[in-house]
Amino acid sequence: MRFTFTCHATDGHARTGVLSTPRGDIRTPAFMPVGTAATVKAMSIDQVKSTGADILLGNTYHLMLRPGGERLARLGGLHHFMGWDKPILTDSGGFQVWSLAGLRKMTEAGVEFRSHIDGSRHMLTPERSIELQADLIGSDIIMQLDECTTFGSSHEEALVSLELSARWGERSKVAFGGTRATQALFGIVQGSVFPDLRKRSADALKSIGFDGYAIGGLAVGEGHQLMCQTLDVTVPELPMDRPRYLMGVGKPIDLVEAVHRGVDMFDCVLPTRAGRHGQAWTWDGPINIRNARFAEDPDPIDPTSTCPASSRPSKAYLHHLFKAEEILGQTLLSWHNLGFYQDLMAAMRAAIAKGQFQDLRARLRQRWG
Ligand SMILES: CNc1nc2c(CC[C@H]3O[C@@H](OC)[C@H](OC)[C@@H]3O)c3nc(N)[nH]c(=O)c3cc2[nH]1
Repeated sequence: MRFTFTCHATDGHARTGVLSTPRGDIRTPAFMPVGTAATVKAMSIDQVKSTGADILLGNTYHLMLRPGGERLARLGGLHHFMGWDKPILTDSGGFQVWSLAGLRKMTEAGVEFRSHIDGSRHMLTPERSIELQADLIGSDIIMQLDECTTFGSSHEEALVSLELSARWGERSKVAFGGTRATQALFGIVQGSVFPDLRKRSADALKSIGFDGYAIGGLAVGEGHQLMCQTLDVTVPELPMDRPRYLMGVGKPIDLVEAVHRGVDMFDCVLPTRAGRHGQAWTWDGPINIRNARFAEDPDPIDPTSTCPASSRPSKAYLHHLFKAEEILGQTLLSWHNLGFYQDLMAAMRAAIAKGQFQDLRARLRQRWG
């Protein structure tokens, strides 16, 4: 059975539904924990599962360098390797080449770079990225290779960049082989913050035809307002019957505002990265557990939560773990934050289903400011 995306309810532009895949259903709006190098940092796969995540992210750039695509295939692919039997979405690697690799050379063919790990030379083309994701890593949802247009690019630079990504999108689809029974290919819309270029990019990708459409080139320094304004002009250009994935987003308020505008899928390193640094998200906003005011706070972060990391350890204990630089502190706060993000998505799905999303949105905007 192929991928089917079904909307169960809408509330304004917000919608809730299910993306059914051969490896399991993804309830949307969905938050996808980031498992860049075959692990959601500091967490066991059972802890990740316990938060309610339906799908994880992997990253082609990291995995092609270590353990290597061919080695991963010899070991049975990413699902078997990391013990996750639900869906996995992999990013195509272009973004990380620009944010991590050294000595990059960009050509029409693809991007040549040196590994940030050992300086070895690599070439990433649309065709190689598809081979890595679909055949070697074995991911369920595959992203085209694209160029993430840097924020602050001129209109002309953004146009050149989106046209390259569109040509790479065409080549990605050809390499993917049109459509596949058990895997899906998503295109990535660029165009920076220019409404006309966002439409142009969306039109180009729709004419190629993808199983889903990611909105790239955001959460790259443009700020919340400009991200929302860009979503206002981009989401309406995307097909209603296909999932929309906003890459790299975001803070809880970003998720609420993007769901309000019709986005279905999200990924962000924030809940795990901020968790490792002592920041815990709560319904009343973020707290930093290292703050002295928690040194003798006997209460857990959220006694009503189903997540053990939220309902059991006292804030004093978590404070102690961070002060003592104990690894367990990083695990517990990452676990708590992912649980919070999943609870936020579940609350939004339920509110949309009941036609009460605007009430929830108003309450959260008032609390989170
Ligand atoms: C943070 N803001 C942001 N991230 C972004 C990512 C990476 C997300 C990926 O990067 C890794 O985390 C840093 C994760 O890899 C598993 C994630 O999937 C993007 N990826 C592509 N292909 N194209 C984009 O236009 C793009 C834009 C982004 N904006």
